[in-house]
Amino acid sequence: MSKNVQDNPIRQLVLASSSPRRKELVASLGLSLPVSILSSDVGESVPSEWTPAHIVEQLALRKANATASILVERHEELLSLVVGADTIVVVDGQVLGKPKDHEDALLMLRSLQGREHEVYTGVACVIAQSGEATVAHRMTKVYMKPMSDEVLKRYIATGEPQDKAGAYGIQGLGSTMVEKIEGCYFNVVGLPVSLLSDMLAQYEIYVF
Ligand SMILES: Cc1cn([C@H]2C[C@H](O)[C@@H](COP(=O)(O)OP(=O)(O)OP(=O)(O)O)O2)c(=O)[nH]c1=O
Repeated sequence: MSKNVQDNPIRQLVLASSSPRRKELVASLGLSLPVSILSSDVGESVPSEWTPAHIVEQLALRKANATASILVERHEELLSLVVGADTIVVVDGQVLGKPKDHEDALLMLRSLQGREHEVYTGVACVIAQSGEATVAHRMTKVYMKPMSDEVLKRYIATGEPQDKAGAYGIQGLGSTMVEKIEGCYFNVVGLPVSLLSDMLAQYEIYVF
């Protein structure tokens, strides 16, 4: 994360995300500048040799850049800072995104139960006007209880896994499957607020 001081103060934060969790977490910071949401569809395919840290940073950047481009097209880029994020689950070096269907969710949860895995979230801040960007990530270790297929299928039937990386939500019923974590809890939920607040401070946006 590099220091990035610009002449014009940021007057608007634009969250490049359709994730309700990210929206709630940004709202919970109670920032004094206006926050709006503008997500855009970006391709999430990446070269197989990329590390998990690089994947989440680059996808976060892709999301933020795509939204910044929309702002520029609309001539709304002035004094706007765009924030994008991306979360993946990694187990034995295998990257898990969101499950395609129930079967995929079961395969993911089977691979996670009874052991630890890593959750990576990348965060990108892009000044819409200039395209200048700052990216960073956090990693959290999550230890899951051993669980039978029967239990995992009941969890999948709740519908909670479908829009979440690794097919679980630590903030929901998935909390009952987690033994312990090491690192930032909000990183697992999809937005490491302590990292984000440090990044925002570089643009002279302070949480308090
Ligand atoms: C592991 C885990 C992931 N997740 C979520 C966070 C992310 O929303 C999602 C990972 O998918 P992402 O592709 O990171 O994000 P998204 O598609 O939901 O939203 P957007 O790209 O528009 O910002 O998984 C949880 O909510 N709880 C968890 O415990």
